[in-house]
Amino acid sequence: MTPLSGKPVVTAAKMRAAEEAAIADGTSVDILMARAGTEVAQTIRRLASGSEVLILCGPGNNGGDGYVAAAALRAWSLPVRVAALAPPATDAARNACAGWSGPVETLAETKSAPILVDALFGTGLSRALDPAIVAALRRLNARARLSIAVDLPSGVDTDRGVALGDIPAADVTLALGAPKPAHLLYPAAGLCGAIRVLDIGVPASSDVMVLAAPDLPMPGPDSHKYSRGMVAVVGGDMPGAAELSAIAALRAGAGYVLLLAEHGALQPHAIVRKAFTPDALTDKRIGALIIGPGLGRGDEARARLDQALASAVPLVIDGDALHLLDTARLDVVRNRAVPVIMTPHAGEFDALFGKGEESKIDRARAAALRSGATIIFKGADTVIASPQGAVRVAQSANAWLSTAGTGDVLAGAVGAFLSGNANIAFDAACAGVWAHARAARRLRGAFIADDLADALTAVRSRL
Ligand SMILES: NC(=O)C1=CN([C@@H]2O[C@H](COP(=O)(O)OP(=O)(O)OC[C@H]3O[C@@H](n4cnc5c(N)ncnc54)[C@H](OP(=O)(O)O)[C@@H]3O)[C@@H](O)[C@H]2O)[C@@H](O)CC1
Ligand SMILES: [K+]
Repeated sequence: MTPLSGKPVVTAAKMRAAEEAAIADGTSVDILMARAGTEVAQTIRRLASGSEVLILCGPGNNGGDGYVAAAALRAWSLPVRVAALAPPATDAARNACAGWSGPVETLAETKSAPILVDALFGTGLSRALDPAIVAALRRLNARARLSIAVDLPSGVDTDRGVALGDIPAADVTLALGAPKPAHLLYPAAGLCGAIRVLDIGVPASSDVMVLAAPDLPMPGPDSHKYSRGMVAVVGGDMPGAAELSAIAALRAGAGYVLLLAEHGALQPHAIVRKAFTPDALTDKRIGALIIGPGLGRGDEARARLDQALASAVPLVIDGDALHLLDTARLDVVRNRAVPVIMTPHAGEFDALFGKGEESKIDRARAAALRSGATIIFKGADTVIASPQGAVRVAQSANAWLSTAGTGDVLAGAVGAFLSGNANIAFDAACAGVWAHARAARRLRGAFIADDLADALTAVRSRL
């Protein structure tokens, strides 16, 4: 039972393919189900501490896992009951059901228990749940002290991360073999509770992974301010936002931060301030240019964006600059010789790339391909996609991040990592998102964006 960080994120089809490969290698589906059900039972045993367990079994192999777990708990002399929605419909589930020697109640009539285990549907869910099933789940879930979902809470769409029905949230979800998109993408992720991955001996791989701690070089005795990375931030109508990015870039480890703005505060003194001129962008020492936070959306802002796009500097495009990116400018982004990282939230993403029914992972990947830029599609489930098809999904960090200025801080952190090594824009984007989330986790209560920027210093020391 392991946490998600660094794990491959596997779609239903990929998981099925991995299962089939394991079967082709000689491990039968019954053996896989025996492993999955036994792992599930061991976890239930730990969590239930002797309380009565009710396992709800569906017709497919998710239900099969439920029967195996029930038989194991019974063999350990623990109190367990089984209620089924329908008879098992696969050979493996039938065999598993045959291994359960107790009575099988009906879902509609079963009584609640302190520990509820949902093994109704997993990756095979193909349509919305019947309202009667939802009602039964809600009734039993409300009366349970702890509800545990096997693989996925029944009713969530594995790949898109949406709920097909008004299903209740689990307290714990035991992801079998690998996390699936629904374990990370909202709203489904919000219905999973705490997620643990159970190893069932089915190796799964994917170019989509859960974001893990980055491995970044620390400054050494021969480091100097430019070797650590020089970040320039283009200011505009709202000086505070660009300042936040500049402070965040410094605190994330940039050696030199230049704020190209006409107005603003005098603190901190570590930020070098100059008025914006197109010439300033020709400084070859600049490793990353951040444009967008507080830029404004008028003619001057548009001109600054065009100058930034025309420059030879790696770019982080955020906030207002994303609003100014029309189709022609997106083409300029795609044709740039040096990298671009874009940081849209959902509204900015829809405006730039259009709305879509596909998963956030697929949409981010398509946007990266379209723009040739690394895309940081922000949210509680931030998705980072490279134009080459690599994707990382960040786990939700802290709901208090939903406050003004936290996006400016992210842009600053990403800029700092990009300035250190622009050859690896995707890694810089991942490092920035990771550090930003880590800083947010360190903070308590209604923190403000300034606190978040300051917290990056401590995060950086531990990278
Ligand atoms: N991957 C691995 O290595 C391993 C995976 N394992 C486990 O297998 C699980 C996947 O099993 P699975 O493919 O049998 O699908 P599952 O989720 O049980 O449901 C399919 C059944 O539900 C039905 N059905 C669907 N939607 C419905 C609805 N809304 N309302 C009503 N019915 C609905 C559907 O019927 P149909 O759509 O054909 O009408 C079919 O009968 C996976 O999550 C994991 O737990 C382990 O056992 C072993 C190793
Ligand atoms: K389930």
